[in-house]
Amino acid sequence: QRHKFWETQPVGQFKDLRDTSLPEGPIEPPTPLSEVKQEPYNLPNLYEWVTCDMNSEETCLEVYNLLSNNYVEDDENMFRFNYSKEFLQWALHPPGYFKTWHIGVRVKSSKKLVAFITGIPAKIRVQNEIITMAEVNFLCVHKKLRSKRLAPVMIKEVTRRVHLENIWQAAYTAGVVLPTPITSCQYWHRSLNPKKLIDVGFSRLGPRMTMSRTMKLYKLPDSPLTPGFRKMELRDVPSVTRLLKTYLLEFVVAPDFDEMDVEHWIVPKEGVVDSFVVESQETHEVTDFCSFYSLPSSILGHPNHSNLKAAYSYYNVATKTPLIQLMNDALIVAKQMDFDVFNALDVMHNEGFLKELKFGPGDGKLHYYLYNYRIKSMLRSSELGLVLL
Ligand SMILES: CCCCCCCCCCCCCC(=O)CSCCNC(=O)CCNC(=O)[C@H](O)C(C)(C)COP(=O)(O)OP(=O)(O)OC[C@H]1O[C@@H](n2cnc3c(N)ncnc32)[C@H](O)[C@@H]1OP(=O)(O)O
Ligand SMILES: CCOC(=O)c1cnc2ccc(OC)cc2c1SCCC#N
Repeated sequence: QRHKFWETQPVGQFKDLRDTSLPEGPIEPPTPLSEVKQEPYNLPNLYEWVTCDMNSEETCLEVYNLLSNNYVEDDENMFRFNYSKEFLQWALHPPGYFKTWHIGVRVKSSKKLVAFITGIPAKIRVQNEIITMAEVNFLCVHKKLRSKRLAPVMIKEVTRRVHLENIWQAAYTAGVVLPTPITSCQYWHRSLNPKKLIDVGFSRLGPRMTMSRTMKLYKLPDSPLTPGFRKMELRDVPSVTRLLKTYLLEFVVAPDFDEMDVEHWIVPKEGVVDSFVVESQETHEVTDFCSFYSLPSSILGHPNHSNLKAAYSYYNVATKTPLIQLMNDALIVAKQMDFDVFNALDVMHNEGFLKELKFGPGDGKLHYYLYNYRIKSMLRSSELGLVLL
């Protein structure tokens, strides 16, 4: 199909897919900073750019409300992501973040926030190259302003502001197919509260299954089974960083985390991200860890359920405990914390536990993209070591 905007961008183009003569790496060279457009792109007359200070309670609430009412819905409009304010502040304030990359659009007259897009800096390794990229996320245009070609302007503006920081690549995901995915991942779901998932219409009773038989099928122990399994603490950052850095080297595309990154992204933050380590009872070394983040969704138009509590598998490294056993303990603590569902993508080594731990495949796909960086051929999802929020 015609991608009038994306055909103008330095991304893998569908027409180039078979052309193996094209070199791997940046598609366009950097522009001299003096030649980067200094002023923001033009918006339609009624609108103005605003930089959103997510540390301002008031602005963070405006962003929360825009996303809560206008962000991503599944194809059947059963759910809409409902990122919390605390989650948004966590997601947008990693080490080295730029306030100017948190971009809003307001109506000049009413000052109403009607669009948003963000970037955060991240060191991403692609094969053997470590590149500082922008991770672009939370692109949202108010439902009333859709199909007016606002998104390309938002994308060009965040690109311009990233260029001003001398960064020339980006990573992003989407549920839609655009030119051109580096890989396409499958969502998998593990019911923790099957009765609620059936009530809302996400799951259905299996053939010859009763509700009580279904609840028994998904029942989990009351507490983790692995000896030495405990919440991660600040003092675990050095050992978890060592485990994670080594593990992520196995993948073709993965973040290059240092201890500051691990402190920000993995140390537990209540209601946002949870992580657990396995500490050997004899040597007291940390041999494994698992983590998941909390991303609730609004349940749309249901008479007696309004909120879905969903946990999303984040980074997990098993060196002594079997990965299946480690992830089963993650399910057990997620159920203890009253999550309704535990979601995971088929990235990294996740395929090794999904079926055995009673995950079911979702019907949505998540496509991963790189901006201004060509890779020879698409990756298998198990070659991907990057989880974007
Ligand atoms: C070096 C640094 C580089 C930094 C930048 C890197 C790139 C970052 C890229 C962004 C990464 C974001 C990642 C992220 O946030 C995670 S994916 C979540 C995106 N957000 C949502 O789905 C929320 C609900 N939907 C909306 O708000 C609107 O539908 C949006 C705003 C999505 C599109 O607004 P609209 O009113 O429905 O549409 P028009 O304005 O008329 O524009 C139509 C054009 O937009 C293209 N489009 C549609 N959805 C897209 C999507 N999800 N990514 C990229 N492009 C998307 C579409 O293909 C078409 O272009 P084409 O004609 O060429 O096909
Ligand atoms: C019960 C299983 O589905 C979800 O958890 C869920 C929740 N909210 C969403 C909001 C928007 C949405 O748009 C694609 C999907 C969901 C999904 S399924 C894909 C995410 C995962 N795993």
